[in-house]
This record gives sequence, structure tokens and C-alpha cells, in this order.
Amino acid sequence: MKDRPSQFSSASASAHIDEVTGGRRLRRLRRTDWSRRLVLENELSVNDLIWTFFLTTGTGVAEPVEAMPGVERYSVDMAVRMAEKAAKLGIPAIAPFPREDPEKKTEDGSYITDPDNLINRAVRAIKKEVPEIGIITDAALDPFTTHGHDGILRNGEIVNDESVEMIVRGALSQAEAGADVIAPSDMMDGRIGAIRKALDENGFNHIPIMSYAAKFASAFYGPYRDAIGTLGLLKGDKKTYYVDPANSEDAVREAEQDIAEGADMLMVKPGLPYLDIVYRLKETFRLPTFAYQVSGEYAMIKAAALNGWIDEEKVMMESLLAFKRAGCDGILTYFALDAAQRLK
Ligand SMILES: NCc1[nH]cc(CCC(=O)O)c1CC(=O)O
Ligand SMILES: [Mg+2]
Repeated sequence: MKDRPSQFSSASASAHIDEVTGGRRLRRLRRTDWSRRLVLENELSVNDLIWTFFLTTGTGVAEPVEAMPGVERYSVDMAVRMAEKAAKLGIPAIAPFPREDPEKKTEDGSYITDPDNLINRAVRAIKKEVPEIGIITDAALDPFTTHGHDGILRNGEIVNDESVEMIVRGALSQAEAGADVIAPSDMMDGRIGAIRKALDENGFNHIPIMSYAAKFASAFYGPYRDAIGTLGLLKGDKKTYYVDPANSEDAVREAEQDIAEGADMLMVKPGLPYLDIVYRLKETFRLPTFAYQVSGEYAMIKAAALNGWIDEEKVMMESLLAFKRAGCDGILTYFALDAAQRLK
């Protein structure tokens, strides 16, 4: 015991370490900045970003979303300006979500089919002024129903086939308004095939479908429901149609089914807590695969940053890079504008 310090001279420690590692020192390539850059495996680019944001009625409106500091709801005219900003930053696509006028909400969500609803007006205006940016629209019913569900509610049940009919009509009205990608987030069975058929039969066979294939019944959507005004409305939960957070085989089956029905791209939602699903879907199907960094994920990062507990910019960029490492081709994120600015 007395000799112990001398046994740990640096020379003998080195010899010991070389013996156990076989001389393989993984830190060699991490020593310098140039060398770290040289061996980078994944990189985030502005081409990976899809900007998610909110719409509201009126003109000249940019109002803050309480649970998402830094995020605002825009009236159509302001959304056009913001889309222009996104396009100038090189962001390839946007995904707007409407906070519809509560008076337009109905039991069956049929306002989704109105050519003059908020989302369709915004799509038309943005397509006219900023044609170079891609617009991805959600064909789910939740902004349009009085109960906040993504489908039609009958006797306490979300009825599948009738919901699909309405969702298909909504998707068609979005395509007619000029949407570039239809991205249904409702998780009804058979909706991908039904939307594909309707698009093809109506002159929209060039419009791709990005399926929210693996959408989980998650508590991370809280701030979004506040943002689109469905928080107080939602009756019960969405467990009868979204995937259980405990399951991954079910997520694989959902993706397999959506691909068989004609999905061009897959999405996983939420994002960071579900990177294992991203990895599995990418490895299994090799399709363009996306993840949605949802409102609750955004709020967590913002809240910690506002408290001075984490470095917002670093955590934002690290979280986005993690999606790339897991296999994402792109990320739907409320951070898109900030991240794009940072990537300039
Ligand atoms: N069709 C519903 C929908 N569309 C976008 C989100 C969540 C997005 C987010 O949390 O950022 C949800 C989830 C939900 O309310 O169940
Ligand atoms: Mg499905």
C-alpha cells in the first residue's frame, strides 16, 4: 500500500492504458477543431428545416403564444411576410397550423372543406407572393371540430370511415388552394390510400403525401393545443387513434401500412423522445423520413433557457443535429427561423 503512488507514475499509467486499449486512442481525432470538422458524420443544413407556425384571423396580427415564448400567431398578411423571410433564409418548406374562428367549429369539422377557411386563404396568399417556398398542410380535423378531436365524434367514439371522408375533402380543398404537400396527422385507418386516390382523380397526382405515420398519444402537444385554441375543448384523449408511447412495433406497422397506401414520406411525432422510432423507420423503409419537434419540446428548451439554466442556441442546434444523427431527412420545428439564421 505504501508504494502505491509510485506504481501510478505517468509512464506506467501510459503503458497500462496502451495495453488495455491496444494503443487505440479515440481522442486523437478530437484534438483540434480542423480534425473534428474533418471527421464529422452528420451536419445540419438549412435544407433540413420545415418551419411550423400558427395562423389566426384578422389583419396585421402577430400575437404571442403564451406557452411558447418567441412563437406567434400570424394573420394571413403577416404570414405572407414571414414566409418571405423564411424563403430568404433558404428554408425549403413551411407547415402552417390555423387557430380557426371558434364560430366556424362544428361537430363534424366540415369547415376544413371551405375554400375560404384560414388555412386555405393563407396557402393561396403565400403561394401567390412566395411561390418558391413549399407549403405542407395538415388535413386533420382538430382545428375545425367543437370537441378538438382529429375525427368525427359519435356517441363518444371517433368514427374512422366517416372521418376519412371528411379528411379527404379537406385535403382536396388544400390541394385546390395550392398546398404542395398533404400531411395528414389524424391517424385514421386508410386515410393515406383515400387521399392518394382522391388527389390522383382530381388532377393532383404530382402532390406528395407526407404521412404522420407514427404519431404518438403524447403529452408533449400541450402548448400546441393552446396555440390553436383547442386546449379547453378537447374531450377525453386521443388514445383510440394515436400510437401508445409504450409501443414501437405498432409504429412500424403504421409506417408499413401508410407506405403500402401510397405515402411518399414518413413522419415521426413527437421528436426527441422518439428518436428510436425515427432510426427504426429509416433503417427499415429507407423513405424520406421526418420528425416533428413538437410544441412541448420547444417549450421545455425555451423555459430552461429563459431561466438561464441552459444555453438556448447551443441546445437548439444540438437537438436539431440529433434528429439528423437518428436518420431524419428533415425536421419540422418552431426553431426553424432561428436555426436558419444561425446556419447562415
Ligand atoms: N392534428 C393534431 C395536431 N397537429 C399538430 C399537433 C401537435 C404539434 C405540436 O405539439 O407542436 C397535433 C397534436 C394534437 O393536438 O393532438
Ligand atoms: Mg395508420
